Amino acid sequence: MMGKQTEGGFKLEQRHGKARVRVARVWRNKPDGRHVIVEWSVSISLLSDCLTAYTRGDNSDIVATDTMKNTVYAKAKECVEQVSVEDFAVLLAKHFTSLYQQVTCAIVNIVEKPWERVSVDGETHEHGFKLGSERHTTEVILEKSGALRMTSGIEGLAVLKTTKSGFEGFIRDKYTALPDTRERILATEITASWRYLYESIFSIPQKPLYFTERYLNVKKVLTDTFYGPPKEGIYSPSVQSTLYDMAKTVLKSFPDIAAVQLKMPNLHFLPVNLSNKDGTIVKFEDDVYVPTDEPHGSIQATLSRLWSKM
Ligand SMILES: O=c1[nH]c(=O)c2[nH]c(=O)[nH]c2[nH]1
Repeated sequence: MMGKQTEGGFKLEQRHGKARVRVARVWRNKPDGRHVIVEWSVSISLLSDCLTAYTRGDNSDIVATDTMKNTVYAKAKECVEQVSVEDFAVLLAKHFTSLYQQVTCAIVNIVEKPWERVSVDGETHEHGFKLGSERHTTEVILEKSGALRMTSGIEGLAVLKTTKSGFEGFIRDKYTALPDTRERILATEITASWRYLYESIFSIPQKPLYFTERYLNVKKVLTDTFYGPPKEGIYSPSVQSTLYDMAKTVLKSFPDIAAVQLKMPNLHFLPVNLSNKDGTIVKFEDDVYVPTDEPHGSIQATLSRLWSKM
């Protein structure tokens, strides 16, 4: 998305902003004495009427990217109560689109670092945290009119199952070497993003931490569907089929999600078979694998409700 302006027979598309502003916010005001910390990497892009900055070196319509950075810290300070990463992105976008006459649209992307509360001897710690793995992301695009596009997501969610996965019946030609199988390891690193139905700043749920809870629930639906029930699991005939089940379950479970995109690289675990001229050294019996991440299958799809646009 770019701001468009024309001059002298040319069309200029431009945006400017500050990328990767890192900020951490601690809340120490919880009644149970427990501290909360979030660590965010915030990227801001503004679409604004500042054509003369490009054409004449006149910066009088420019919001300095340094000011954008400072605004992140100032707004974090103003959040006296804990906020979700989505609410923080909305609050920043609102600030930029309402304060500056020149700014027509704000795009805010945030990645949250997964600091997780630790447990010591089975008891959750009041102020001790360790770094987890998958990251919560959000993108908020807010126009001056209040028109909104809000997306949340997960990055780096690595999952694996040791059985109940196969791949067979695919096209065979003279270059095909892969045998059909009903027994393999299925491993992937999920990148997910889902777009919320809220299309105006005025229709966002006001319940505190609503989007944090949604994030946790979507993550649970994705992983539960990938694994299947704890004892019997669920058979996966392909990454494509499992991806579709995961996306469909998200849309069926959460009415305020309009569309979901999943990227699921197929991180192959290759059977080990070794032999020399005297015979077999290692014969694969669903036990020893070479884990790989290059090359990997690359499978992605977006599933939307029919009446939605993503
Ligand atoms: O689940 C899979 N989908 C594919 O499209 C594919 N292609 C392949 O070689 N192995 C697999 N596995």
